[in-house]
Amino acid sequence: MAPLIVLVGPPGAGKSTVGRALAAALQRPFRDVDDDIEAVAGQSISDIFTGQGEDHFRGLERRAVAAALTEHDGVLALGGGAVLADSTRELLRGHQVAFLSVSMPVGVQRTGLASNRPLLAGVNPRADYRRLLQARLPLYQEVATVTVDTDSAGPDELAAELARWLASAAAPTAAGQAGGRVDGADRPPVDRPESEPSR
Ligand SMILES: Nc1ncnc2c1ncn2[C@@H]1O[C@H](COP(=O)(O)OP(=O)(O)O)[C@@H](O)[C@H]1O
Ligand SMILES: O=C(O)C1=C[C@@H](OP(=O)(O)O)[C@@H](O)[C@H](O)C1
Ligand SMILES: [Mg+2]
Repeated sequence: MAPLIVLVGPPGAGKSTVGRALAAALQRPFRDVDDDIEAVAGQSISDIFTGQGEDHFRGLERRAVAAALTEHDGVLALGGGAVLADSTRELLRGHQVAFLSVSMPVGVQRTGLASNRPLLAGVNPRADYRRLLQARLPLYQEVATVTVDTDSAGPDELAAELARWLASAAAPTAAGQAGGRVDGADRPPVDRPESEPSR
């Protein structure tokens, strides 16, 4: 079993929101690795960070991603920092991975009021967010088979564009009909048999 598509990107890019909308549009199940981690730990993400620290959280996250990649066959949203792990980026090879990109101002605005993102709870969220984007951008790009700019479209519109892109990736003759924000040209979409994970 493997997800239909995995969503990666910074906090506030809309992985959880667009992922849920995409799953509904496709009539497939939705799973969010952050929810899995909270269920396994019996604690909120903030409490894990506060009580046991980020390293402990990242260990839970690596295991939760690895499990979800073999257990789920719908739309899978990862947490924004999941791609920091070499092992996770390796596991993502051969999967259909959408990088939901967002600019610093929009990302800060969308995450501004959230209490469940301890990494952005400091006194200077703009500087923290900029640093996070700079450090992670190459990692998102490394795993992505398609990139979607989320700054100026709503979740339903983005979900519809991704659904069209998935359909065109499955039927290459329809390629190019996904929409202006979707850029899948830089990476082969699905068939990378040499890196197909064992399932
Ligand atoms: N495309 C979008 N346009 C406007 N608001 C959005 C968009 N995507 C997400 N949001 C809002 O931004 C916030 C963060 O979204 P979320 O899905 O939790 O992001 P992520 O899971 O990537 O951290 C939520 O309040 C959500 O409603
Ligand atoms: O970027 C990160 O390191 C994190 C992002 C969060 O998920 P979202 O990207 O869904 O907000 C959550 O996993 C945790 O707070 C750490
Ligand atoms: Mg999320």
